[in-house]
Amino acid sequence: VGLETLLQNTGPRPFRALKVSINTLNSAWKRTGSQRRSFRTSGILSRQPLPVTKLCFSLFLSVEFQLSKQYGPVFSIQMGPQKTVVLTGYETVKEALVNQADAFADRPIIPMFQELAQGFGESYLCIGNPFETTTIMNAAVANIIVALLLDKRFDYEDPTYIRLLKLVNENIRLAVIRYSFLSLHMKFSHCIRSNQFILFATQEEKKKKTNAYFHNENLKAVVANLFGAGVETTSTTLRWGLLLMMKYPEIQSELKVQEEIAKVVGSSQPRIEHRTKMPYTDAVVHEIQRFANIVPTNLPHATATDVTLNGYFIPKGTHIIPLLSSVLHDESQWEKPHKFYPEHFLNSEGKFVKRDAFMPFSAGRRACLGETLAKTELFLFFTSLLQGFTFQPPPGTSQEDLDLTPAVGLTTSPMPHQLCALPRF
Ligand code: HEM
Repeated sequence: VGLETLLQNTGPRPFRALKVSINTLNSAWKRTGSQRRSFRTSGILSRQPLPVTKLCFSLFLSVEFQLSKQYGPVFSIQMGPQKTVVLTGYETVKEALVNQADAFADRPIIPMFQELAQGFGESYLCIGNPFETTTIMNAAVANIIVALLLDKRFDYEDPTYIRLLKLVNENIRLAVIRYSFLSLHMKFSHCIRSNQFILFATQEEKKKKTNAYFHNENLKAVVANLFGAGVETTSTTLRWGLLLMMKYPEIQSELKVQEEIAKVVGSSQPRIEHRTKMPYTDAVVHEIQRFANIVPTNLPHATATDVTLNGYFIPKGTHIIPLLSSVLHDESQWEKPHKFYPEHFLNSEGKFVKRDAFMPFSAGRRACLGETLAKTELFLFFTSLLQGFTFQPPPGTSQEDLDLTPAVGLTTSPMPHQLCALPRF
């Protein structure tokens, strides 16, 4: 069975793969009894660490609130042999990432992430139905990174480009399902031409400076990181946006987002300066990010020093998961945490309001490097798309049929779906 089939299938397959991972991890859990005991009795955290089965379900099937209700906002878990501390809720995550930013700023060494940063996995190439948005959205968003790095754009039909995009997308989705599928075949080098940054880096490489920052290995890692971090995240958010507009046509409609676009932008090209004059659209884009919650577990952190959080002593080097889903759906922060409700970001006069618990990019020293770029892209793409088209479910599918359950992965994308784009003019 191709990986494509595995990933595109909306049925129980991802869960079967997850179960395999859980079984593997549970075996590791059983094997590490001695370490578990030492962690439990070390007095680091008074609560008993949860076994890995609960971890998988709590992290990926969003029941972490139940765990935090039972164990409090700071609890420890065993990830195979690794002891890990999970932080939940806006107050606790802010206390760690913002108020004690330096102490929680390290990244743990995780072999999977190290390998992912070095190259891309093999995959199957197949261009899907034109109404399935993954490929086209990835192509559009990735061209922004391509323009930044290479000072050029790829044609959407270019086979090299399509292959690169599929590999980036697939690797991210596979990361938590089954790492062992991955192998390192694809190298960036052959599609890199030159621009200032790459030219400078390659010149430095030629000088063979010892301890130089700009050398080929680092260059490849930077390029890989920008693609890995900057494409799938933004395009998945946009795909959620179009799905939500189909689900809630009254929000998309000519009385709401499209009306504001018509009023402020008209038929001209949307620009970022329009955003401050478009509070409703701005609120909708923010709410799409909050609701879509696309990096629910955040990236892993590690403590850079010994630190005390909420009265718990956490030693240097402990793996930390500051759970973003628990912040974006924190019941003490949001009026309707589990509903799509753009009014979260509007005051009674219809003006846009920032919300402290809006943390899709995380916070503190390790917060997303691409936040400003991503926000700009999201606004411009979303506005341009709704300016030109109205999005509707395919004939035979009703609004009620549209499934907002997220698919399993390191980032939470919508379940595969199709859409109709009706030109507005
Ligand atoms: C909707 C779009 C995006 C979302 C939701 C998002 C979210 C995140 C999150 C949650 C993290 C982890 C922060 C932490 O560990 O505390 C992160 C890290 C990162 N993001 Fe983004 N991101 C997005 C787009 C981008 C873009 C467009 C780029 C670059 C072009 C980018 C580059 C990075 C990099 C390089 C890191 C690692 C930062 C570090 O380790 O210090 N991201 N992002």
